[in-house]
Amino acid sequence: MRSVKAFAPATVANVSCGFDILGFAIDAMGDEVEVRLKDEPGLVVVSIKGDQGRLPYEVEKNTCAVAIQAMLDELGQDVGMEIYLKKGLPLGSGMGSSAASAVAALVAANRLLGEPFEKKALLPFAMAAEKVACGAGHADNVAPSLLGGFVLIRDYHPLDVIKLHVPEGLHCTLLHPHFELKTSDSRSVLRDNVSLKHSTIQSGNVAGLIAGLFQEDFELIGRSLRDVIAEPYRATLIPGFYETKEALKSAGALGMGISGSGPTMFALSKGEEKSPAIIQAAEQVYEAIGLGVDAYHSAVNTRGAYVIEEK
Ligand SMILES: Nc1ncnc2c1ncn2[C@@H]1O[C@H](COP(=O)(O)OP(=O)(O)OP(=O)(O)O)[C@@H](O)[C@H]1O
Ligand SMILES: N[C@@H](CCO)C(=O)O
Repeated sequence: MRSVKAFAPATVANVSCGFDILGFAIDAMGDEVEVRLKDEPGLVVVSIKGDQGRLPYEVEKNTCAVAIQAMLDELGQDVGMEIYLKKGLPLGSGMGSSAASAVAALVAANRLLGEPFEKKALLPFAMAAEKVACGAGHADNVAPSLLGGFVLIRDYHPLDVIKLHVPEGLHCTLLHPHFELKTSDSRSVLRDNVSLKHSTIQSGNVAGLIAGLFQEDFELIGRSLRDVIAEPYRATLIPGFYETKEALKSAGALGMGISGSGPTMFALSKGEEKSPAIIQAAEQVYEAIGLGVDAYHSAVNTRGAYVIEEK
C-alpha cells in the first residue's frame, strides 16, 4: 500500500492589522498527516493521535478528509485513501490547528496522486475545510501553513495570494493561556460594519507592516501591529490581554496582538534574545490571574508544508 506523510506548520493569522488577509507560519509546532492509498474508493479517517479523543472521525467533519475530498471532487476521481492524523497543535488555540491538519493532508494526498496540483492550487481545498471547521473559509491560516513565510491574501474573489519578504532575524513568541476559544465564537463577537475612521487607521497599519517587512524596518513592523477592527471586541474574551500587552512592551517586544482568533497571543521581536523576558512577563500576568500559560518561540517558518516520508 503506497503512503505519504506530510507536515504542516502552525500559523499566526491576522497579524493584528490584517484581519483575514495576513498570516505567517512558525517553526515551533505543526500537524502530521499520513495518507495511504486503499483499493476501495472513499476516504476513511483511521486514527487521530494527540487530540484527547476530541476530533471527529466523520469525513464530512474532519478537516483532513474535507480538504482531500474537495481536491478529489475537482479532479473528478474517486480514489480510496486512509488518513492517519497526529495533532501537534492544541485545538481552539488560535494557532491554526484546523488549518494545519487540512494542509498536511492535502500535501500528502497530492503527492500520492503524482502532484496534479502545484502547491498554491491546493489553497481552495484547504479553505473548504476551514469553512467546515469554523464557518468561514478564510485563508490566512491555510495559505501561510501551505506556502510558508508571511502571506497576504490581496483578494478572495478571485483568490490572489502573495508571499511577502521575511526580514532575517524576525522572531515570534507565542503565549497560549490555558483555555480554548473557538474561531466561530470569536468571529461572532465582531461587527459587520467598520467606520471610515477605523478603515483609515487599519489600512495605514497594513501598509506600514508590509513596508516594514520589505524594508526590514523592525520599528515600523512593531508600530504597525495595531488592530482597531477585531482586537477591541476579542480582547474582552481573553482575560489579562491588555495587561499582557503592557508587560510585553516593557519586556522588549516590538509589538503584540491576538494570534488568529485567540486566545493565543503573539509578540514579535528582533532576534530571539528578548523571548525569555517576554515569556516571563506573560507568565507573571497569568500567575496573578490564576491561569496557566504555555509559551513557544520560533523564527518565521519560510518553508511551509512539506512531505516528510513516502513509501
Ligand atoms: N483535523 C482537525 N484538526 C483540528 N480541528 C479540527 C479538525 N477537524 C475538525 N476540526 C474542528 O475545528 C475546530 C477547531 O477549529 P478552530 O478554528 O476553533 O481552532 P483553531 O484552528 O485552533 O483556531 P484558529 O483558526 O483561530 O487558529 C474544532 O471544532 C474541531 O472539531
Ligand atoms: N482570520 C481568522 C483567523 C482565525 O484563526 C479570524 O480572525 O477569525
